[in-house]
Amino acid sequence: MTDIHAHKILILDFGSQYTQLIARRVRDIGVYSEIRAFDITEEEIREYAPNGIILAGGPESVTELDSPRAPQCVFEMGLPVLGICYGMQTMAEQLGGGVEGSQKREFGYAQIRLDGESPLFEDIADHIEAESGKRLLDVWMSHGDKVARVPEAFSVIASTESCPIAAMAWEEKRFYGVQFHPEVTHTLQGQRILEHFVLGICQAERWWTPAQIIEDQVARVREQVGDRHVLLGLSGGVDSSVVAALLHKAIGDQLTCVFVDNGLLRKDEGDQVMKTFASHKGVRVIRVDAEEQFLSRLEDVHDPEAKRKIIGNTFIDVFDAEAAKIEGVEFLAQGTIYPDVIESAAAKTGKAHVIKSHHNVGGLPETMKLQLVEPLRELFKDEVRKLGVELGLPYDMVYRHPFPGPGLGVRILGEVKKEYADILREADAIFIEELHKADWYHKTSQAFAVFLPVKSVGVVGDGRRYEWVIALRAVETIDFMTARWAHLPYELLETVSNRIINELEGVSRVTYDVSSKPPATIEWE
Ligand SMILES: Nc1ncnc2c1ncn2[C@@H]1O[C@H](COP(=O)(O)OP(=O)(O)OP(=O)(O)O)[C@@H](O)[C@H]1O
Ligand SMILES: O=c1[nH]c(=O)c2[nH+]cn([C@@H]3O[C@H](COP(=O)(O)O)[C@@H](O)[C@H]3O)c2[nH]1
Ligand SMILES: NC(=O)CC[C@H](N)C(=O)O
Ligand SMILES: [Mg+2]
Repeated sequence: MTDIHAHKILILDFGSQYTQLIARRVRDIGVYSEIRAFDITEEEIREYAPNGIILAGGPESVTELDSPRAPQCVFEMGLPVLGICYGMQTMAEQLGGGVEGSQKREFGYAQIRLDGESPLFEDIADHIEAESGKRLLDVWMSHGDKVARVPEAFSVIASTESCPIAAMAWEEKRFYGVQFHPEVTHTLQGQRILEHFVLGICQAERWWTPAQIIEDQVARVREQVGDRHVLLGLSGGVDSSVVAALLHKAIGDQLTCVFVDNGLLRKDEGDQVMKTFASHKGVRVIRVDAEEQFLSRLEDVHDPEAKRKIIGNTFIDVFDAEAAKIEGVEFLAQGTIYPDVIESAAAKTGKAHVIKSHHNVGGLPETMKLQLVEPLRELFKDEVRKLGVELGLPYDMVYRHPFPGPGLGVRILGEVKKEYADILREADAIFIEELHKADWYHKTSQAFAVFLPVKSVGVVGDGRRYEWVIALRAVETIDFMTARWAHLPYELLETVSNRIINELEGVSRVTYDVSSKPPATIEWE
């Protein structure tokens, strides 16, 4: 019997925005999967040794001359192959079928009728068609081209009125193609279809669970690090916190964390980080109080990008100075996660899609000549969170909203002053507290207060008040690339507004931000 930890699926990327989603779905099934560019070599595939291959979707058209193809060896290795959308189209084309372009795009909901008894659709049905007794599935489509002729030996296993070849199969070879997208939740039975492919057809076994990932990573880190020492910048964010907990489990007190308090953190954040790690987990954390240093360098600086640069550089200076005080450190740990890896690879090869700019603390490894330890490199954010919970980190820490590296520095418009940061911290804490109370915190993806250095008149207790303005921002989003402002209940906004104005002397007015992204960004700066 082969080691089930070797069981994995290879996903070839043709530039679709859903490729990551396929990898996540496969991992949710409990089987490890990786995304590689479509022009991977045969040698690389053999080295990766997958149980099966998924050809993902893509924006291009196989009817065009230079459009991407799967390496022909994919169809000659005896491995099961599932082509999704573009993947199906290129499979059809490469194996001798035909693909047709069309002016009309089919986008959205469709109902496919299943033909025959393919294991891909075993025991799956959303409805039964009255006249024919055939099984129907609700699926989601997004294509212009379609397979017009299946390659010899293939049969059509699903169809719709507008797309007569909605799925095809060559059962003996275990080759499958689906025109719809099983990876999106709008395809109701999508996860089961992927399960049939991964578990049934590829015969991969489930093993990729949080506990297993931790066990494997602990072993890997121990092997890499031996009895040497590791340094970690701990921000209190999800990624570095999970790295801290994982490394602590792996190498105990060979780990030293440095937490930099830059004076731009949320209320009580520093104390919380120290409490969680120092007492609760027994992790060694050095807290550096650098508020003075950060705020003095930010004096008189108004431009958002200039502020970001100063904060980033100051961070590196402080971190560097602290690191120099710790003897015998040979490794620097980082909370790099899989989307960072995919996106920077995509940025390098120029092959794909949306690229999110990264806000990582650059430059540290080079200047300090440390080797990197990156135990989360293969994980998606939702997997990192599950790991955090499994490692015993508090749920509230693991599922909290993201917080930008420059912190309150980009939530105080224009010049940053301690006075402003102190007011903003209190206002933000009130907002977050009320969101929790009203059970709205986890229904929003990110929520925070913004300090507007504008004075406005108000009347409090018969007296005139001429003070600052606080804006509240709450958004719903999946990927933070686009976002919708959260439709918070008026009563909740009212409570928050009343509390902020009554409890904080420096504020005379509260507004709610009703801009979506795009065109507005999530942060105000
Ligand atoms: N205040 C801080 N003190 C110490 N290290 C920090 C601090 N802020 C950031 N870092 C380090 O820099 C890395 C990148 O920070 P950034 O906030 O941009 O990343 P992130 O992906 O949000 O990670 P995290 O969820 O850990 O915050 C963090 O993972 C952490 O190692
Ligand atoms: O670490 C960070 N450093 C930054 O400079 C930065 N700017 C924005 N963000 C976060 O990125 C997401 C998208 O934000 P925007 O719509 O404002 O670009 C949101 O989650 C923002 O909080 C940052 N994170
Ligand atoms: N989503 C896709 O993979 C689309 C494939 C191809 N570009 C089409 O329009 O048909
Ligand atoms: Mg962070």
